Amino acid sequence: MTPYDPDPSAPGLGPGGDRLVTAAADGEDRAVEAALRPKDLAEFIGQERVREQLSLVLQAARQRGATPDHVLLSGPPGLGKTTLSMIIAAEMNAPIRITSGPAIQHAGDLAAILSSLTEGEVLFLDEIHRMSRPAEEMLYMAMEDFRVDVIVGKGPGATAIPLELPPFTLVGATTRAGLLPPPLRDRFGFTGHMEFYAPAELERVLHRSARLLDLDIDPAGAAEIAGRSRGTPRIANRLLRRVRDYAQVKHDGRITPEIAAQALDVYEVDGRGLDRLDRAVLDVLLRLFGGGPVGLSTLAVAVGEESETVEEVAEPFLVREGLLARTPRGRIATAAAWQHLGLTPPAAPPGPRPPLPAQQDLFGLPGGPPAEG
Ligand SMILES: Nc1ncnc2c1ncn2[C@@H]1O[C@H](COP(=O)(O)OP(=O)(O)OP(=O)(O)O)[C@@H](O)[C@H]1O
Repeated sequence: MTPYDPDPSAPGLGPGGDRLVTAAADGEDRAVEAALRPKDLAEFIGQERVREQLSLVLQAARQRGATPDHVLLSGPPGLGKTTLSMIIAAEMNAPIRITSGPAIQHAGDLAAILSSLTEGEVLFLDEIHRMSRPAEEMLYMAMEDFRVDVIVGKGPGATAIPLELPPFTLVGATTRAGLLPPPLRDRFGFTGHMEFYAPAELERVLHRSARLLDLDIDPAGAAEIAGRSRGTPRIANRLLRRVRDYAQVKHDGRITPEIAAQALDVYEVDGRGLDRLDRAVLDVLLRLFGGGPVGLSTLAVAVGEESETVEEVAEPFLVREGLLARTPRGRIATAAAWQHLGLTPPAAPPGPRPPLPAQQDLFGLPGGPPAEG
């Protein structure tokens, strides 16, 4: 048996989407989020720098009676990019159209959206880095000249019919600003980089959400949930809902720090926001491999998961928390990882450190391990 026995029915577990601590939105999130979104910049918590810069951009546009410059919002999921795009529209008293890069596979899809925009409308394009190339090229001209060329017909007989567009504001959101081609990036007049939230900011998010959901929460109860929310309002709001269920079923509904901790222990989200998969990766790395270095695929096999799941789902947060390091020789646990799991690192042997085993020794393959991320 592997030390980590994946059980998809366990609460809070499941590679990727159905984890309680994933920053991606699930169906329940979407249903509740509409009610929890701040409606204007003053209500939007944290992200001081982006808020101040954006406020200037919007205020100046209002004073000029013009449409604001195109805005690019970059940062990890669940930090409030969609919320901010709606706030931009609300602050400009303009309608908003919401779509996403993967939904625009053909230039024609984009032409249809662009040609139906009204003057001043905000077009929110989530995951803009995932748009198809032809659509992206059409967007360049639309952003710069408020014009698109609609191609009619095929082959040598095809003609481009220019179509004037009303001025609009594109708000692009991306988790991977580095993947945007420079010509696209350069066409945004303002780029806001969203950062993870500090615990005190998440506490404010939680108090606000508790008020809107009519929940009774202690300041220390909010602090307990904030500490486990991985710097992400979406996760904070989701954990709040699970703690609410527990407080309601097992107690009188009031959220104290003890009740929050008990509830999140049931859902296997620990004091630092690690869930079962995160802890399994660390546990295997420490107990089985003495803290590493160990190759990604060996680690993944020992955990009983796909390499991609370990690399893309568990590792980013472990690296961010300073619990795991990715090195050319493999994954290494840090001193903080030993401490977090309450384990003692093996004592270093006296004298110079013996050379670490070559990667292929760990795999028994002459070619060595698959490429490390
Ligand atoms: N600054 C904030 N203050 C209060 N609530 C916030 C804030 N930022 C985000 N939230 C809440 O977090 C949830 C997720 O926010 P949002 O959908 O805007 O994130 P996102 O960055 O667009 O995520 P994705 O990239 O997955 O689309 C919403 O319910 C929103 O109300």
